Amino acid sequence: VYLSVVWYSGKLGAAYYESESQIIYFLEASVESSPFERVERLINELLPTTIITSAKQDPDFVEKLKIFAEKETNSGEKTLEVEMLSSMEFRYDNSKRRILLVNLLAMPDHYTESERAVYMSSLVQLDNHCSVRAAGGLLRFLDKNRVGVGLESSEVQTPIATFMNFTLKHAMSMDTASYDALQIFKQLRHPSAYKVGYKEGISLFGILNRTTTTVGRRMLKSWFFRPTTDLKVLTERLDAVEYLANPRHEETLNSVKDCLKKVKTVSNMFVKLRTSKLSVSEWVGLWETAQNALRIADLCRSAVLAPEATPLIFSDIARTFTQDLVSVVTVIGNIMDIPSSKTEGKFVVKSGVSEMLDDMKATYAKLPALLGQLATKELAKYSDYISSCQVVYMRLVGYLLFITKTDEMKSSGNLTLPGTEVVGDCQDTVYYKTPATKVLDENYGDILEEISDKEASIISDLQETLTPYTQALLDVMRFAAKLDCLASFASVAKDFNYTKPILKTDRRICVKGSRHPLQEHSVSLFVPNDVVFDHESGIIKVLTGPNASGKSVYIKQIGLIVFMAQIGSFVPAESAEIGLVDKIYTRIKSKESISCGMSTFAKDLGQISTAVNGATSRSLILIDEFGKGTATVDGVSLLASVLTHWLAKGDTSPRVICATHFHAVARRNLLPTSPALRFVTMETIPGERTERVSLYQLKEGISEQSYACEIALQVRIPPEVVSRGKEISELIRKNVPIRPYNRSSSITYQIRCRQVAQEARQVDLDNPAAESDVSTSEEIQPTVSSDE
Ligand SMILES: Nc1ncnc2c1ncn2[C@@H]1O[C@H](COP(=O)(O)OP(=O)(O)OP(=O)(O)O)[C@@H](O)[C@H]1O
Repeated sequence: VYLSVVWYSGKLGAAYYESESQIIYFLEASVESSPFERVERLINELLPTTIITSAKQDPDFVEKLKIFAEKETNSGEKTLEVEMLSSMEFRYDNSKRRILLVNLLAMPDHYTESERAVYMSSLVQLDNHCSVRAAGGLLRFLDKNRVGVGLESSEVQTPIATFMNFTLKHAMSMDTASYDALQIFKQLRHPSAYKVGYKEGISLFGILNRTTTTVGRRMLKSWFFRPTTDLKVLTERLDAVEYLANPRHEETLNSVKDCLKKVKTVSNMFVKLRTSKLSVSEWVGLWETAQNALRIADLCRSAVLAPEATPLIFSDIARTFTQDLVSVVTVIGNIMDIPSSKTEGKFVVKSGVSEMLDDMKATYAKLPALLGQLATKELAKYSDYISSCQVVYMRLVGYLLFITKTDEMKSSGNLTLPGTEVVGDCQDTVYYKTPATKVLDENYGDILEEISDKEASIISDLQETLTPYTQALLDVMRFAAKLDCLASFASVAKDFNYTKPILKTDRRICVKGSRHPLQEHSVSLFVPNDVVFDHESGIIKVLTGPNASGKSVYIKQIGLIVFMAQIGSFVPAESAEIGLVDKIYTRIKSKESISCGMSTFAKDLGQISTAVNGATSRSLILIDEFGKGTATVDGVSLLASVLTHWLAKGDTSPRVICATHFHAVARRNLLPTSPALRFVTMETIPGERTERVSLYQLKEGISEQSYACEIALQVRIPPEVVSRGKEISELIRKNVPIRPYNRSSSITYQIRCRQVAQEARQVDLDNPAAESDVSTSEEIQPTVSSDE
């Protein structure tokens, strides 16, 4: 993605080029007193590799862009560059002219200048001055750098499929750290030594991605990068998923998936159609894509005819996949012999397409026999000089008599045959032009060359015939990608028993029986929990609970469910009502970056600061453990004051859930009493053998203990260390002075205790005679078991 941004007279203009789809997107111009937040959103959302701007921009603006470019991703890389172009390139007149001169792949070739202008103005709002200027600079950059152009001639321009408008209005924003914390994506280096690149690890994308086409996968990724608050878009997606996931439509879903498997990415072929030849696999791919698109269209049409309501995409496909695709299938199918092309690995023209070509091919087919007969005659003619020969055909040279040198020829060096001409002498072999081969040259000429010339001209005509169908095929790509994503969501929803969320514009979130979409696959029995944010159940929640009781999992599952709903997927729950969220902020521990030069605590604070400054009444804030990286009192105080800040907002406070081990926040009345504030905890019960059992069940209340000592024992911290910890903890709670620990006497005492225990265990009470043996035992086992 190449993003061009300009800021003139308080208006931000932006345009970006996506090299995969080859589309230039225009941002709706917006009045921005300070454009930085919006530019940051653009960068977060589009993840551009390059930002292009004018060299004469406001120095503050340029400075800010450079700061953004300096930011590292979580993996510690800098992936963004800032490119400055002369301000001339961003002048409105120049930019407009440049836009009007673009050769769009979908635009018919024969258009006159005025027709082009009309066509272009239907795609681009030319009065959107700022974005037109941004696009002008972008086009200059693309052409200068020949983005997306291979080794073709220097006149080939950057391929541009079309122009489209783009808006950030409905975008739900979430920063990279939150994507990371919620495990939306997880790129792992490919485990196979023979494969380069990355594969998706355990992540939400990994779970929800069942797409079968490359375009589908790309679109799904873009949905993941651009969760939305647009109810219309989401309802359309959810309705389609509901339809496809319905067991009654299983056959439709399976047929759609089967057809999609044969849909190839044909958008890259459009440039080739104009400039060079397609490979056989590309031809076959094009034909199969059009054919399967037609099958999908048939499926959609029959579904639309049924009395039941069908998803919008079905009627869109039924309307868009028209006669043009039939023409593509017929035109290719009439000319290309697809089965032979597949087996021969080259474009084979069907017989009957050109009489001349068929004749040439028939002649060529007869040639081996003819050459054999001629060789016999030539051998008879030159039998005094040679003992064997062949007549061969060489491209560009023609027909030749080919012999292996006789011993005499080798010793004398005389290669002459009467009436012939030596055209090649190569170690043991000699090639001659004889009168008979000359006759062959005249009669049959360079037949193979002629055949391939004729085929090339047929293929080139075919390519030209197909060019007008570019738009139809681009539409296939767009709708197939969307259908693929929806079918993918439907399959996952069916398999994992997801439910359709009801989306609303108020602040209420009420999810019954919610589950964590990733964690539920890694435990044998996942305990579902409700998530409720409303006036009765509270808008700001403080979650306490022992260690490992499921707090982090619960917090993340809230974020994930909202995220899933806002990309149009079903959610793992019994029922879900979700008031749309404009931003998700998280303060959940994620990957540390050593190169960022900030302390962990400063980073924690940074995340909280973004939430405090940016959250609106429609935002969702997920905090897991804030303030642990500093002195407890300061941590508790900061946490309490941040929560109080949001509580003070009343009806405009964001929805917040905060897990903490600072029980003091709850117990010491550090927070104001408010109906919006609720304390929740994870239920644990005392177990029979171990000291407690986590039920992972959310309930109202405050946790009394952290059970840190039990976990310490489970992870094999020596029992004496843990028991001393317990002792100090108790003394601090009771505000009693702590006595120093007499280490040496304590250790001697413990060794003695162990010795006694050991001896006692060996006493055989049924056999008093053995008693004396025990007392002589010198060996003392140093291990300690819990029942000691
Ligand atoms: N709802 C659940 N059902 C079943 N198992 C769960 C559930 N929630 C959590 N678990 C299990 O408990 C483990 C610990 O959960 P989690 O990390 O959320 O605890 P925590 O309370 O945040 O702990 P800590 O306070 O130490 O960070 C998980 O890895 C998972 O195996």
